[in-house]
Amino acid sequence: MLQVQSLAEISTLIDRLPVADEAIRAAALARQNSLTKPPGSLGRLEELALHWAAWRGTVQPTIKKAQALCFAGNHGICAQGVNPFPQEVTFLMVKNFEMGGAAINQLCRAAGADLQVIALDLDHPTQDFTQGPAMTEAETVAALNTGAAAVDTTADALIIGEMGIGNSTIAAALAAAVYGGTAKDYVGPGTGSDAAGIARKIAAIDKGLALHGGLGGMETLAALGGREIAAMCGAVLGARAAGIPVILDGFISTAAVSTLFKVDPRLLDHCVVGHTSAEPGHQKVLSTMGKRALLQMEMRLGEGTGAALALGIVRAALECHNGMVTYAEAGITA
Ligand SMILES: O=C(O)c1ccc[n+]([C@@H]2O[C@H](COP(=O)([O-])O)[C@@H](O)[C@H]2O)c1
Ligand SMILES: Cc1cc2nc[nH]c2cc1C
Repeated sequence: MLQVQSLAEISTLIDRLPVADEAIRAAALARQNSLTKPPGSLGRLEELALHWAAWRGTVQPTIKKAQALCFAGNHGICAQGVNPFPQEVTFLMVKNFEMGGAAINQLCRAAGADLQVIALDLDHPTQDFTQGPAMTEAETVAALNTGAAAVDTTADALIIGEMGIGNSTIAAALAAAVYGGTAKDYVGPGTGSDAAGIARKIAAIDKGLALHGGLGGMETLAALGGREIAAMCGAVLGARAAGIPVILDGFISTAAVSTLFKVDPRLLDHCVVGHTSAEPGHQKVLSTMGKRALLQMEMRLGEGTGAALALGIVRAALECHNGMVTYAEAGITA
């Protein structure tokens, strides 16, 4: 199980983590090209089959077990009036997840994923990043390790998502800090902020960037925060250590792992993006990262919902990859 002692250690991880098996990818491509279809005609389904093959280290991978992790955290930045819903909603939604009543519960059942919900110290929100760093290094490392430890190393796919009132402000701040630009480039309505709310978000983010600009990826993560944000980074690293491909969800999860991208873009090579969120900053972040989401369903919920929906596409890709017959088997001369 991957665990780290310090934030500095993250920048040395890339040399110790597994990489995709390119020989297996080539063999999986050869299989795709032998199946009863014009080569390439299954488009991105073929790409997905190759991605799972290369990361699972087997030419014909299957998803026997898919894990979904939904991390929850509370944020000091809510003191700046950036959130239309009150912070207790984070706690109440965690109870809802546990009772099976939320969207993510239904979408995980539909997609065949086992959901675990991990609440991180909800009674102690992080510090308001306009006043100082959101988290200490020790708090950040603890949240990263909680995320990494939550990964089921026997799973064949991992979905990550989150719940945290106020975290659309955190995500926009992280995106601006990592990719450059101003708050306006990444801010959006989140759960439904009106124009005045969005103006408060922009003011808070600009203040945070002035206070915590120019930091490395992991220092940015600590300064702008979010325990659930750090836990998602830890889960992505934990999955990588176990050779498990990850499906990221929407704006919040992509912005979270952008701090890893800043440390080294290769840390996200095993990740695909489930959907493009309706939150406007998401497309901008994805273009900058050079990643293209699988779905565009105008969703902006979080929780892992877009990733759970995309798991169905990955399963479909592997059904074709494994279940189709070859030209030779069908007696067709191409
Ligand atoms: O991930 C997304 O694409 C996304 C876009 C908008 C909102 N959310 C969710 O909404 C919450 C944050 O919104 P807010 O307005 O409280 O900052 C948090 O619980 C997220 O899961 C998530
Ligand atoms: C009800 C509700 C559900 C959510 N799920 C993820 N973020 C959310 C925010 C709210 C407000």
